[in-house]
Amino acid sequence: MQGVRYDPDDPLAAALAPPPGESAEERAARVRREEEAKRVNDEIDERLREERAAWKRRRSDFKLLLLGQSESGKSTTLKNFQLAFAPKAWQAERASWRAVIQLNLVRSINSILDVLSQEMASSPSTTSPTTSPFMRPTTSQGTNRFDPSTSTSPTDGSSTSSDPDGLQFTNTHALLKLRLVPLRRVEADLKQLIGAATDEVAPDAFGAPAQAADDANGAVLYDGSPARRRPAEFYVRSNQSWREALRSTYQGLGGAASERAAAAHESKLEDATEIIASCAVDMAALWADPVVREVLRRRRMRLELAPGFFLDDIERIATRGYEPSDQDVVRARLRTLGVQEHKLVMERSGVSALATNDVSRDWMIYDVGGSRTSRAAWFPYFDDASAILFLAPISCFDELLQEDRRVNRLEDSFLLWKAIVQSKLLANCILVLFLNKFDLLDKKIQGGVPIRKYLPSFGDRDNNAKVLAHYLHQKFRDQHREYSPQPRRPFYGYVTTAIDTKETTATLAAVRDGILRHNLRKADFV
Ligand SMILES: Nc1nc2c(ncn2[C@@H]2O[C@H](COP(=O)(O)OP(=O)(O)OP(=O)(O)O)[C@@H](O)[C@H]2O)c(=O)[nH]1
Ligand SMILES: [Mg+2]
Repeated sequence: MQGVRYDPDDPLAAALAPPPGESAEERAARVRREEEAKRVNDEIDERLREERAAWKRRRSDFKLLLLGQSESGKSTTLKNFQLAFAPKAWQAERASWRAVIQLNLVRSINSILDVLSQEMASSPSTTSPTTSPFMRPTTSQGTNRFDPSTSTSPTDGSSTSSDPDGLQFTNTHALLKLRLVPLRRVEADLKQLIGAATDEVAPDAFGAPAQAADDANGAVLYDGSPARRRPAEFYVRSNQSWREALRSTYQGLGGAASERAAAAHESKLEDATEIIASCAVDMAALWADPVVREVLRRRRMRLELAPGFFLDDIERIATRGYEPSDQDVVRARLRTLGVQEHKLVMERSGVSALATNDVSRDWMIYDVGGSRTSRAAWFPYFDDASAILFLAPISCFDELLQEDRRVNRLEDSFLLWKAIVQSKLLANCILVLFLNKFDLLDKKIQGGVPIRKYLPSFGDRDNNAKVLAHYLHQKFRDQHREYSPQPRRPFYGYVTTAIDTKETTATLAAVRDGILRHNLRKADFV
């Protein structure tokens, strides 16, 4: 601003002052940047104002908030709601998940290639021409299946058995790396296609993990050391737009105005599908390769426990005519950013006999981003919520938060739950708790992870997933009893596996009926 005097002793003024000795062009560029930043800011403010106004307008609707830490299964539960109660709408949406599933798969492969390259670069090359048996086309079923019992051995007994510490890379690995290079572009294209209708947000926006820390047993997907840190995830900002964009491409619903854009989209999607299909055999070979498995084991990259894991399904997914199944869609991973509003219009088969009016038939469901930095965005939605479905992933009792490597994930869930049950704003909300990811918990404990080591209060109880689930259920329920401002508030707790759609449908029907029954009782009192 011209004419404004800056007091050099005032630190705020000094921070805001233009850089000394700024040229006319530099000044013009700075002003342009500032104007652009202001425009973006105003847009965000406007969007927040609109979101809040929409929330207020919906005062009379039934509003369900899905809460819980990141990767707890909120979006997966939302998909289950759609699948259970709005199956036609779900069918229409299913195809649009294909690109997300392809992206999940390609990202897993590219992250394997990254670590493979690093290892190969730092290892004295052993270019034995012996080709791996896994280079044969993997057309027969099951050749790329992961058998944990074989993954700990560097090879399947051939060249490296005499050298247990060394990794024997061969021409096969170099060749695989080379042949899979096109997947880099596919990843970029798919990201752009999925993100095209929205904004891609740099992972840094969520704050890099604060400190390296060791999870002690490697049960965490990747440990905390910078070299092994989990690759950044792909985020798209909010709402349906990406799905709408992809769906109209798949279904040719682009309309005249966007026909050309839709055609360009379609051809990019087809290119991506084509390249993925042509890389199927090499992807399967990479995933089945014993040396690669050993690299992953040493780096504690347990991809099979990570969200969006499709490496065991390459044969089925990496094809030209691939269409996602319901299972695929609930297993797909796309991180939520901000608060997403979904109107669930229960279709005939999904309507409960207890639903007496439109309000009980149409639910507004709010799916939120669960990472720590996203949580401030939850609060404006609290004052008018009808019910909260809180997800606590119990399989992560031995893991650390991605966004703060000093905090145990189960402890984070406990603290979050406590804050929610204590909240006066939520005193009249029905609380539903899902102790989720039971399947992963069972797998982990069967693999020998000692519960007591991470949860000393578990004591001498059996090292068993069911016992732990029961124990945690009691702990969460006790917190509700102890801290709830409304002692008689209903509380429903379930142990769930949200990727098991059949079981989850039954649970959600019970949840819905419990909520409706409670609402009917409340109406009787009035
Ligand atoms: N094995 C297993 N995977 C699950 C379960 N529930 C969810 N997942 C997977 O875990 C991943 C994360 O689930 P999301 O529903 O995206 O998690 P979220 O709570 O929405 O996470 P944010 O959007 O980051 O807040 C997805 O790939 C799901 O398929 C479960 O019970 N078992
Ligand atoms: Mg989500």
